[in-house]
Amino acid sequence: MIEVKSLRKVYKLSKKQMLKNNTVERKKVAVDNISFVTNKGEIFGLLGPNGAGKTTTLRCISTLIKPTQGEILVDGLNINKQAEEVRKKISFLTNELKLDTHFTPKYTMEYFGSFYGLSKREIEERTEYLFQEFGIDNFAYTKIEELSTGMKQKLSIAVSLIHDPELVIFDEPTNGLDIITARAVMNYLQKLREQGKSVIISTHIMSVASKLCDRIAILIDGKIRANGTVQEILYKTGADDLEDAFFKLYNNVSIGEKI
Ligand SMILES: Nc1ncnc2c1ncn2[C@@H]1O[C@H](COP(=O)(O)OP(=O)(O)OP(=O)(O)O)[C@@H](O)[C@H]1O
Repeated sequence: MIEVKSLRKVYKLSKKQMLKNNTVERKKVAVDNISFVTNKGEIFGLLGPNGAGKTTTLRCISTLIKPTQGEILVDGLNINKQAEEVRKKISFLTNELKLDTHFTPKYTMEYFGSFYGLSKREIEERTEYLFQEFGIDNFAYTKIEELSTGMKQKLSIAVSLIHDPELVIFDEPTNGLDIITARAVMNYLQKLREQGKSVIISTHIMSVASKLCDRIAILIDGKIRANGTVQEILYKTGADDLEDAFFKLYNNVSIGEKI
């Protein structure tokens, strides 16, 4: 279970960033006082446009960056005070993990497995399971540089899952994936849910959110504008579908209203 309580993240902007963002403000509020809870056995989605604060939220939960304010608990563990223990429970997945292309998939799994303190036998079992799951078994001893892009992406995901984490956090799970790889990844996330794991994803794609997620928080401009099942969000916004709901919320934000 993850509890995010009144999370706020403010970045200090460098002069270069101020120029790039075309602003005279020295600070950027990326996430503004958001709260939500995710449960075991469910896929929770953060849905929002570019710059909404999705990655920042996921990186705070994953202990990669520190919140400016607020509290995050992972199975009751505080991400600031018990970061090491939290890290053992979670995996922050990205299909853009940079792998050493001179190594083979098999060696890469051994390397990362030992990094997590797994025994040889545990590494062997997890590797066999994940390679089968993602169709990597026939390429176990092929140098990574010779693998297709889709295969490399699937290997990145398998590597991130070597320690069988309780909680899987996936930033934009289908980004940059071909349709077959994207389906394999979505199917695997559903399997994790069936195994009772907590899964949090971020996405800007409505169909991914509505097909995959049990509950969704719509994040716009650093704030949660709606939170619930798709049905609950449709009811609350009076929309016909998720895209319609999103634009109603988005337009309300633009004209300074809140639902
Ligand atoms: N390290 C940083 N320094 C300064 N500003 C940042 C930093 N990281 C993100 N931001 C800004 O914070 C806001 C939220 O960014 P974030 O990456 O969390 O959004 P996002 O919803 O994940 O969008 P995207 O899909 O574009 O990554 C954006 O305005 C972004 O420019």
